[in-house]
Formats: sequence, structure tokens, C-alpha cells
Amino acid sequence: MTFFSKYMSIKIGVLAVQGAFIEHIRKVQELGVEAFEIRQKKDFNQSMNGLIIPGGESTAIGKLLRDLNMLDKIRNEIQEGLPVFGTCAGLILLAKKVEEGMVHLGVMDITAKRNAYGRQLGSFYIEENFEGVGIIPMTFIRAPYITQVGDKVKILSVVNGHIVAAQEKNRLVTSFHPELTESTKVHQYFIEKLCI
Ligand SMILES: NC(=O)CC[C@H](N)C(=O)O
Repeated sequence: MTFFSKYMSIKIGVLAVQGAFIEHIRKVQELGVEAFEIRQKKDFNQSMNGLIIPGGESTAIGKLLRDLNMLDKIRNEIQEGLPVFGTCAGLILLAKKVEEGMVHLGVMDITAKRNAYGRQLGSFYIEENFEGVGIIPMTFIRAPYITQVGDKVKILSVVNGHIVAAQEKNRLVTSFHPELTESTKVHQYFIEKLCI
């Protein structure tokens, strides 16, 4: 049997109000998994096995989620067990604490520091280890990093002494953008380890 067959009935929703959602949809599809955009509250009527919250601008995404009346809905879905993967701004949206910033969904026991590498020179590329996956390419764009984690949070990647990937139950965050690299390994990790 091919690797793809076990993904046959899997569907991933990608939050598509702002930011790099198209790139996530492409990555999920590259793995042979169905992906669809979530733009409104009613899009949650479709069944899904996991949710991706993309990078972009966390303040803008947070405001749109409030304006569209989606913030509580998404928080409830996650609290009721929907697996979630947040990248960059998505990490900030999921964090329970944000240094000098606003908390949005607040469902992961991490403290995020926004624009942690500086606003202008904060973009870089590196290849580093991701626990359980190996060395992968990582693209950082005005990225946050994690300054504190709770007891139940597993640290998956540390770059230059800073936590850049973590997992708590079926909630995964990366401060880098795996959707902007050649590799599909982090998406595969999310789908295989957290959604199936
Ligand atoms: N590439 C990104 O998602 C950047 C995140 C952005 N700096 C924020 O605070 O929302």
C-alpha cells in the first residue's frame, strides 16, 4: 500500500482570513490530503480532522476573528479536541501569554514573544533539528519565539537557544514557516501524529 492511502478520508481546515493560508493548503495537498479554507463561522459545519492557523499578522487575524465572531467558536473547537497547528502569527494566536501583547485564543500553555528577532532584520533561514522528524529547513519572517512553556508542553525544536516549536496534547506550534520551504515533514508530523 502506498503511504497516501491512510490519508484518504482526512480533511484539514486552514484558517483563511489573512496571511499565508494558500501555501499551507498546497503543502497539505502535496501530501495527498484534502484541505479547505475556513473563512466564516459556518465553515466549521464541515467535518475536519485538524485546523491550521497560518502566519501573517497576529493582531490583524485576531481582530478579524473577533469581527467575524469566530474567536470563541475556534477556541471551543480546540478545547473540545480539534487538533491545531499554528505557524508564526498562528503561534501567537494560540499562546496563553503574549509578552507585551494581546492574548487571542489562549489555548496553549506557552509564552510568546512577538517580533522576537527584531522587526527589520528578523527574517532568516536555517536548517535545524525538529524532534522526531530530523533536520528540516526553517524560514523565519519577523518571527516570535517561545520564552516559557508549561509542564505539559513538549519542546520540539530549539534554534540559537530559543524555543521555536512545541506541542501540548494535539496542539502544535512553530515560530517558523514550514509551508514556505520544500519540505512537507512538519505538515506530515501534524497530520500523522496529531490528526489521525
Ligand atoms: N510571519 C509572521 O507570521 C509574523 C508574525 C507577526 N510578527 C505577528 O506578530 O503577528
